Formats: sequence, structure tokens, C-alpha cells
Amino acid sequence: MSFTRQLSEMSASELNDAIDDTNFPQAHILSRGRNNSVCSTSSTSGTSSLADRVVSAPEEPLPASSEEPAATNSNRPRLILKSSASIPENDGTQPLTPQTPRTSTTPGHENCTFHHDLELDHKPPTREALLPDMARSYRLLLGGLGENPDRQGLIKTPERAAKAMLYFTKGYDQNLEDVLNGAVFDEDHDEMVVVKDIEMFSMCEHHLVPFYGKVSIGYLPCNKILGLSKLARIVEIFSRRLQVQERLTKQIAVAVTQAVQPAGVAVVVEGVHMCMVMRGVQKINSKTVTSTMLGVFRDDPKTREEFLNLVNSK
Ligand SMILES: Nc1nc2c(ncn2[C@@H]2O[C@H](COP(=O)(O)OP(=O)(O)OP(=O)(O)O)[C@@H](O)[C@H]2O)c(=O)[nH]1
Ligand SMILES: [Zn+2]
Repeated sequence: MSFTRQLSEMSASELNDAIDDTNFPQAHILSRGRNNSVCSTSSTSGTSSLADRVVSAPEEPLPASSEEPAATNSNRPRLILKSSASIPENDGTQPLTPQTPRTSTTPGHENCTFHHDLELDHKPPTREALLPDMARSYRLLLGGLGENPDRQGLIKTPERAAKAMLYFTKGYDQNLEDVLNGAVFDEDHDEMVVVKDIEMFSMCEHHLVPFYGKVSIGYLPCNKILGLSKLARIVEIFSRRLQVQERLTKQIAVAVTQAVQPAGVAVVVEGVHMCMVMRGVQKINSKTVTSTMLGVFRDDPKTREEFLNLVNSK
């Protein structure tokens, strides 16, 4: 079973629950590199999902150290990444990109070539097969507004709107493995990588109106780097769905983790929610900032500060 399939098999809420307590490998299985950066020394490879990387926190106390981060003293239950699980090396027998059409192995979804993460309960085999039903719904909506769906200006609107909605949610049809396209490179580099101000357009799952903004992503590599554009593509996978900003932020962080197993990942999302601008409280200048800090970004204040300084610099 491929790495992506395993990631995909987690529902949004499972993913959310899992990440809430995610921490990176404990000090006893880590070697210290650059400053306080940490890389797993485990050579274990192979496939693993977040779910099967959940292990109990070690019984033995962590080594006392002045550098010991406060986060490791937390009493809350923790998910620990068991090893440096990675996308399987391509030994030449497996294509990097799955065959198309891709199908699901999940019962009831055998013919499905989209919704890899199964966030949606769906029947049609392709996204386009959704169009007629969606267009009918938009037509009803127009009627519900008191409009005449048959007047000239609106005649094609239901189909246009359906196509637009499919576009706004096209992330459901994407998966990490395809998007990465093998652009993960071995590189002896352990300095922070930051790509900031990546434009993001998403759809508020509560009101079905847009929220938009920018995403900044940082990671501290452990001998693997990611093609730079892939960070922006990861943002697309998860923003082009019905979302809440908090989940979007976490999903991006987890995907970067899955892609390159870094020592840490930091994601900051700054969003403007049209549901708060055009309606409701109508606060046109409010911005929502969410962040997910994993691994060394969570544990080491200096690393986190370095990232935030880079993100906030003009
Ligand atoms: N946490 C979070 N909340 C969001 C997001 N997008 C929209 N919301 C909120 O979802 C909530 C829905 O609240 P409800 O009271 O059920 O809906 P409502 O009556 O339309 O709420 P108002 O927006 O306050 O008018 C609102 O507070 C929205 O601001 C998001 O990305 N994250
Ligand atoms: Zn909303």
C-alpha cells in the first residue's frame, strides 16, 4: 500500500485529531545538528501513516538538559513519530506517479478516481460527473432567490456556478504523491527553508463563501529537501476544499512532514474570511492568523523566533 494511500485513508477529523498532539521524535532517538536542530538517526525506511506511527510516550524520563524544551514536559498525551518514515525509495519497480485512472481500494469506492482522502461521501466516479446534479441545485437556488433561471443572463449560470465550485474544491481531486511528482531531493542541508506569502484561496465550510490570504511555510531539513514549488502546491491541495483555517494550517504542516521528514515544520496562515467581511459581524479589516509548529519549531523558541522573524520581515 502506498504512503499516499495511507495518508489519504485518514479522514479530515482523524487527521485533525492526530496532529493535535503530534510531536517529533524524542531526544533519545535524535542527534543534534545545527544549533538546536534535530534529525532522527533512525535508518528505518518504508511506508507509514500518521495512524500507525502513533506510539506511547517512553516510560523513561528524558535526559535533563538546560535546553530541554518546556513542551516535552507536557502531561498531555502525545503522538510520537516512531521513525523517519519516508516515502518509499523508488527502486525502479514502482512508478513515482500512480497510473491513471487512479482507483481506491476502499470498499464502495473502487471506481473512484478522485477524493483520495475520502473526506467526502460520494458516488460518481469522476468529479465532472457531479456537474449535472450541482447545476440542478444552483438552478433551484436561483429560483429560491425569486430569480427567473431562464432569463438570458442566468441561463448558463447553474452550470457555470457548478464548474466554479468544482474548481474551488479541486483539492479533493489531488493527492500528495502526485503533487510532489518525485521532487524530493537528498541534500546535506540543515538550514531553515522558508517560503513565505504563498497566496491562498479557500472556502469557508460554514458559509460556503471564500476566505483568502497567505501562507508561510518553514522547515528544517534532515537530509531531504523539497522542490520549492511543491510547498505552494501543497497549499493548493488543502486550500481548494471546504475548510476551516485551523485545519488547513495543520494539514499543510503534516503534508510537509510526510514529504521530507524534517526536524520540524512551521506554518503560519493569515486569512480574511468573507463570512466576517460581507455579512455577520462585518469586520472588514480583521485578519485571522493561525499557526502550526511541529518538532523543533515547537520545542525550540530560538528556531521558532528565527522563522517568525523571516516571515515578518518585509
Ligand atoms: N474557527 C473557525 N471558525 C470559522 C472559520 N470560518 C468561519 N468560522 C466561524 O464559524 C462560525 C459559525 O457560527 P454560527 O453562529 O453557527 O453561524 P453564524 O450565525 O453565521 O455566525 P456569525 O458569522 O457570527 O454571524 C462563525 O463564528 C464564523 O466566524 C474558520 O476557518 N475557523
Ligand atoms: Zn464562514
